Amino acid sequence: MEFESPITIALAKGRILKDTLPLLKHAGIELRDDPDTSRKLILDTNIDAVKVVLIRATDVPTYVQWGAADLGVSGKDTLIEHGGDGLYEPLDLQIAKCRLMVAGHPGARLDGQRLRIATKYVKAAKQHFAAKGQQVEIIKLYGSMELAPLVGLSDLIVDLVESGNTLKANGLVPLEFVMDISSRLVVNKASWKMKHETIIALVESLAEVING
Ligand SMILES: Nc1ncnc2c1ncn2[C@@H]1O[C@H](COP(=O)(O)OP(=O)(O)OP(=O)(O)O)[C@@H](O)[C@H]1O
Ligand SMILES: O=P(O)(O)OC[C@H]1O[C@H](OP(=O)(O)OP(=O)(O)O)[C@H](O)[C@@H]1O
Repeated sequence: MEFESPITIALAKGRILKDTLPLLKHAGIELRDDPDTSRKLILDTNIDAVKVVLIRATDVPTYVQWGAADLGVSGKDTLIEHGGDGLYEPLDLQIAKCRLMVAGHPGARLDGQRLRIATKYVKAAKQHFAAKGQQVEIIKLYGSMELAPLVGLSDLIVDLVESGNTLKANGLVPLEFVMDISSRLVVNKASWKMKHETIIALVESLAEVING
């Protein structure tokens, strides 16, 4: 495909980068640097007009919102917490799939008074319990949520579950489904207008590989 406008794509190291690279390859974009060995944060690709910036997963919507990157790939969980201001979300890339779940000790109560929930996903957790009419106290954490019920910090957690191995290793179980999660292509609203041809061509090419 032709790249009429220069574009910057924001990706997070780890599963998003690993799962996004084959999709970009289909669109004719390949990294020149090896992200596993390079310490560079701005990576060149085989197309001079296309750069990739490597940032924390939770920072991807912020870079794209402010136009520091034209587009990016972000988990739906992260997008909900960010709020989605200044972003379009044109494509479900169907990668990094998992579920947001309420989890805790086997048989833990899911209702009643003074229910304490530890989570990194404050907005999603609030929405979930509000929809059930359940009052909760949310404790914001930035990782290792599984520890919270083990040390009495919370009754329950709201966390991502894929294989269930992390919960199991800590004697916890999934108790209630919150939502399915996958990663989305996000596009800066101004870039969407200013670089429309290039971005639409990229979206179409990615949609082609996802839909087979
Ligand atoms: N076990 C998992 N299986 C599948 N997808 C997952 C899993 N854990 C997280 N994800 C998805 O992948 C995205 C990126 O996860 P990653 O672990 O790279 O970053 P993070 O630790 O959530 O964010 P940050 O590093 O910014 O705190 C998440 O936002 C989520 O959508
Ligand atoms: O059900 P499982 O297959 O065990 O996956 C779930 C785990 O994966 C994620 O953590 P991750 O491995 O990304 O670690 P991090 O978020 O702390 O980087 C998530 O926060 C869970 O802890």
